Amino acid sequence: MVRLKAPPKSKPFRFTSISGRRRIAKNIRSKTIPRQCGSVTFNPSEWPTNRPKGWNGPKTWKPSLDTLLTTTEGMCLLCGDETPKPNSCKCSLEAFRAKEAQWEKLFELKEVEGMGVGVFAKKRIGPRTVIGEYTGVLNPPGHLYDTSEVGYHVQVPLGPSISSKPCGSIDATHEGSFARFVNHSCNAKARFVTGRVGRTRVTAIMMKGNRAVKVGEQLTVDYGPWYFQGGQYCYCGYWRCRHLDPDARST
Ligand SMILES: C[S@@+](CC[C@H](N)C(=O)[O-])C[C@H]1O[C@@H](n2cnc3c(N)ncnc32)[C@H](O)[C@@H]1O
Repeated sequence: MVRLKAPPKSKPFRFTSISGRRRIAKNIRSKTIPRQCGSVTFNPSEWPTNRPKGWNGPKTWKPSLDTLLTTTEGMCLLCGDETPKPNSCKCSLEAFRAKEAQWEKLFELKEVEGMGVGVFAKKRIGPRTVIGEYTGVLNPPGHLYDTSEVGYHVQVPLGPSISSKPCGSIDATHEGSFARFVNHSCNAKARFVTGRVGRTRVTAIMMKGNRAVKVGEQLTVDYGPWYFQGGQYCYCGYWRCRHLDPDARST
């Protein structure tokens, strides 16, 4: 018979305190202190001088957040507009981000045994709720990440088409929003989405259509099949966990 360890325990965590920041540094093992950032940032000097293969944006290649992330495709994460040519959607990114800046009304950060810091609901979060934008530094296609660091990067399509190659990646290792603390579960209730707000592409975490998170419950996403391939194990506690630590079960 297979018996699983008790699900990980959690204790309150204060994001803003100095000691809390030290604890984050310890948890992510990269010895860096993540900075809170409310938008995607960008260092043009890190980008290739030639257009990336498959680029479908402006002919004159001059990387800027505007040319890389302008799109009219996908669902608006503020008003829910999903029409293919959403000329009518006038939603503003500033309004979306101002709403998000209030995240602490709905969520809190707590330490979870074996996972570092996690995001917990203070109020019930219903199906299809947009949890928060995934922010950090936008890196070019093919950017090599240090595999000894914990993975905080999420792929994002570049150019006007949402299904286009190439993809860049948003890296939240050193700076990011609270969404960077959302842990993985093999039975996650939320997922990563690529949408837009007005005409700007936004990568975010959103509740799945039929699932809700109860007060006090941890919010999780599925990191995908490859995340735990590098020798890390998953401590989500789900009975059908796909990346179980062999030591976490006894016979
Ligand atoms: C995007 S970060 C999530 C926030 C992280 N817990 C922290 O404290 O900064 C991903 C890292 O969190 C930890 N993690 C997330 N989900 C986990 C899980 N189900 N089991 C074990 N570790 C997990 C791993 O160290 C992973 O590399």
